[in-house]
Amino acid sequence: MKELIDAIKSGNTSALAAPGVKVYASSFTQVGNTSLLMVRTEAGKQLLAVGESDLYDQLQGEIVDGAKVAPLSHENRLTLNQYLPYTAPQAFGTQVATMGLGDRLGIASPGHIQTLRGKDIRPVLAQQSIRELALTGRTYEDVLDAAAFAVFQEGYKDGYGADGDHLKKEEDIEYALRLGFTMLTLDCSENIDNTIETLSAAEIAAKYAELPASLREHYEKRYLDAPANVPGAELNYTREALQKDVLIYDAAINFMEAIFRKYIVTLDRAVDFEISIDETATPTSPEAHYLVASELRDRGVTIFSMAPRFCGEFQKGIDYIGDIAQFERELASHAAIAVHFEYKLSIHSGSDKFSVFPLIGQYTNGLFHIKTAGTNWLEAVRVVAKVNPSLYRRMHQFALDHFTEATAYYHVTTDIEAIAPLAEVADAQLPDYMEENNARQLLHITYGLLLQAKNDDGSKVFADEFFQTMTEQEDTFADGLRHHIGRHLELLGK
Ligand SMILES: O=C(O)[C@@H](O)[C@H](O)[C@H](O)C(=O)CO
Repeated sequence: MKELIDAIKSGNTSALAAPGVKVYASSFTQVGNTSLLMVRTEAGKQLLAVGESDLYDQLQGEIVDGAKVAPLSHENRLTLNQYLPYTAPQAFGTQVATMGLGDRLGIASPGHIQTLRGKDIRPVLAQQSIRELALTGRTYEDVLDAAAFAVFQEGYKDGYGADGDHLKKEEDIEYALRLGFTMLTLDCSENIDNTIETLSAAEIAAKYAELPASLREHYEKRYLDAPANVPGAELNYTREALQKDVLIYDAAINFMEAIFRKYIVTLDRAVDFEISIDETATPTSPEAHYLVASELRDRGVTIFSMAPRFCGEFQKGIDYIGDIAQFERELASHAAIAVHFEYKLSIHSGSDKFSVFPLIGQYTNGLFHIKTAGTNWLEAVRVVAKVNPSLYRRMHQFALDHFTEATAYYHVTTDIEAIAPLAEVADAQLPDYMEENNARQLLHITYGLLLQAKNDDGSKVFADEFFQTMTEQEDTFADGLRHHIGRHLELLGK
């Protein structure tokens, strides 16, 4: 490290290097009298601070050869945020395309930044759902720390977001907002009454008739007496369809308004408020989307984005499943409704929906929010399959043994029997599993079980070897993300 420190002290910072030290040159910055740099030694990634200042004094670390070497700790991340504002998350609003890049491992953001840098889209790097935190054993502090240090490492100054994703409970909303998350994805799936879809028209009419007359009159006046007029959207409400949608969505709309009034309006900072009605059994018709959007506007609720449950299947980690012609017809209306009510359409799960990305880019005019997460985990699994076949085989077999348990968390239609038996696949062909939908979903939804698996003595079955492999293959992983997420962006027209 001494060579590095001496070079910085002498101002010779054009080619910073030192034996046994990986230097992240893009991180180099000056804060007053202090030069700051991210390096990696055998002890892992660290901040190197040279030259005394308030920042230097505030960083927690040890003095080495007259400089300070500081770990990537939560406290040191907060110090970076204080002195380097670009390392803190921001809200983006509705006038720029954004991409959720969920990183369940805390190591994917550098590759994401390298992929998006310079493009007409901004990254929401710190995006995790409570479900993902529970399955990985991480906290929102961990998620934000990892994203902020990645931004510092890459010297990325165009801004990034932090999304408390698929939040259903007020305590989780308070948790994310308290930490400074700049996007809130409100998951309304538990307030949507899917049972209505199972009722007959007569049962729906009878249930609807039990609603307060004032409520029925409100909806009938707004959606039957005054047909919707949204340029570009095909909207035709029948009495029966309206009755069904009121029964399905009325409670969810009240929930959206309540959370907006209690948590968003009261904030002294901008937060991108996303409404998620995608993780539900009921596909969101354009008419239902319009009803929810119109009610929100009528109640003064302003949103950043809306995630409808599109027709067909947007399953995790694989391409779109369904009638693309119908998807296009409805997408045109969904996109027109979003434009009409001045928010962005949000695409969940946006991972790997290659066959419909061009349509999404076209109908949203390139102004969308697309949310990915599992596909980034699968790119790490692909790296393991390439460089550590033994580890991959053990992970794959463990996933097969625990697949049923994982289906409690994610809706997939995986055909396990269609997956090529491990014994019949040579090491060199193991990465091909990441090209096959059933294997992709097998590894996708078992991520938590794999990362948290413990031996009888409490040691991790896979995690330590997995993260050591990923550390050694840091550049390979970033290359894989640039290729795979780059393909997403290219097809989206970015
Ligand atoms: O796995 C999760 O809980 C999230 O990544 C969720 O799937 C996310 O909202 C998404 O749709 C990413 O594609």
